[in-house]
Amino acid sequence: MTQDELKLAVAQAAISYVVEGEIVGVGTGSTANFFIDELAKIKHKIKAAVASSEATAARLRGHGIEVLDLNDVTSMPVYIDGADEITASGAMIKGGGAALTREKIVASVAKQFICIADGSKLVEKLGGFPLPVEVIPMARESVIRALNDIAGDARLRMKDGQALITDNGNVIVDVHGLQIEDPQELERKINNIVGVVTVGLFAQQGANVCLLGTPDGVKTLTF
Ligand SMILES: O=C[C@H](O)[C@H](O)[C@H](O)COP(=O)(O)O
Repeated sequence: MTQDELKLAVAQAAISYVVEGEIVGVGTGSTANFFIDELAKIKHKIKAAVASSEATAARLRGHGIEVLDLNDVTSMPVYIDGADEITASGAMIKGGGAALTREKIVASVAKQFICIADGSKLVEKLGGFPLPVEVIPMARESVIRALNDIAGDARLRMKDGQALITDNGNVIVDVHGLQIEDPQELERKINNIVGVVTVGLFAQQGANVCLLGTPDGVKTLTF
């Protein structure tokens, strides 16, 4: 099975977690895109969606799904999104697509985080994937120095020869070469650096369920 087939399989499996007549939180990335396309097939059954990025909002609207401002939402049973890495206890690295801040915000309002990922994302220890950190632009260099002190090898994310700018107008610093022993502790430490908006560690609030795509079928991990 190709990676795309595994992503499609978990996206299809995630549809059973969508609650009829309710609002669904929708993540960002290639796996989330498969989910959006599946959600479109049952769009008459949901009230609306909340998007974790401009790209996701555009894809949802392209399918004729109403996208609500999070400020107008008081209840959201599920948030469904991919991950760059996930552990057997549900801690994740996210933000490979630079959407980590809105993802964490939308996820924090939802009752349940349903992670959809192909089997390659399951790791013993987080950190093989560079850890994204969203940073206020004027604090870029001071945050890079602080991250180098805490963890090491922090690099500004570039796109087309320029610093990548997020949907929130900030930059992303990726911390390379980590082997994260205590994800919750590192999340707290990085959150405490002045100028950091969000760290892409989802450990204090990890996933509740992970639908993992494997050649033997979709495995459901619950945390
Ligand atoms: O910012 C992007 C998100 O955290 C994505 O959910 C994550 O990067 C996984 O993306 P993909 O499904 O494309 O591997």
